[in-house]
Amino acid sequence: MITLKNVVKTYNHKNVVDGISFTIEKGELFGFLGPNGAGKTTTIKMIIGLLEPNEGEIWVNGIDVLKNKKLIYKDIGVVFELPNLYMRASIKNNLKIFAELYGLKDDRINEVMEDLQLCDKQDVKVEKLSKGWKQRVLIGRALLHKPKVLILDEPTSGLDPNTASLIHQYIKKLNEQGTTVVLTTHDMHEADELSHRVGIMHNGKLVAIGKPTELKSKYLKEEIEIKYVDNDSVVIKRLESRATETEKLISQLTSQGKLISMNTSGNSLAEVFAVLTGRELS
Ligand SMILES: Nc1ncnc2c1ncn2[C@@H]1O[C@H](COP(=O)(O)OP(=O)(O)OP(=O)(O)O)[C@@H](O)[C@H]1O
Repeated sequence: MITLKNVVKTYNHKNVVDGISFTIEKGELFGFLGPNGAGKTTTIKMIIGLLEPNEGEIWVNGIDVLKNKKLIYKDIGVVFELPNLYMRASIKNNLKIFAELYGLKDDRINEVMEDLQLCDKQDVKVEKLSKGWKQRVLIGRALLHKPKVLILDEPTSGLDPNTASLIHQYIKKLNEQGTTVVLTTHDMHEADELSHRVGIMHNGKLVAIGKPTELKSKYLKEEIEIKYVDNDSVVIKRLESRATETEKLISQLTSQGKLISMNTSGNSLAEVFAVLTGRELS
């Protein structure tokens, strides 16, 4: 559905996207994970033809984006982080302006407003809405023409947990109904929870790509941190989870009443990122 081959984007002699190649399959929910400045937004902008790469090829739905960017717009819906809505117009009118561009009827506007729970405030001016409501209007607008691919740049950044969860559920539902979804995020929980596969970006490079579970089992050793009392002092040890020695020690400490706590690690994408780059994902 989307293929990048050796794509490079250079700003001020620096490759901010540095020769990345990958394919996103039809029907996938793909998460682009990486810290600020990793190159995620630049990559997305090249996929939708907003920026031209210095090198490489990009194909969307069999179309060469560099040669035919206009042809891809009917297939793609995009939601960027910065809201570019008509602030003085109502929710409904914002959707109407776009619906008219695509030659769509009011029925479709109502359908989208219902799906995204926007009906209650449909006549309220966008400038009066919270960030979460604005984000839902943006998603609704991107979906009016029923695109085959929905691309979202940091869809829940800065939103409260309830709105973030509503948007997550909606993204999942949409994907289950057949829409290919690509999202960028620096939130590893979001990437882990939503994505079938993730691509991890760091300094313009794609440092890993795969299913979250595959990446965790490839790069992480499951460890357990135990805290226990030994000769009146507290000891903290990190041990390999499934090792026989570890199990023996835990059962010994438990029977002696010395074990204070146990915490497993080795199961988050943030740890995969740290192993791959030697940095925290912040
Ligand atoms: N127009 C531009 N001119 C110069 N440098 C740019 C430009 N746009 C982006 N960059 C640089 O390219 C790098 C990648 O930026 P990009 O926005 O793609 O990162 P990102 O992973 O999406 O991070 P964020 O979540 O902060 O947007 C950054 O170092 C950024 O400063």
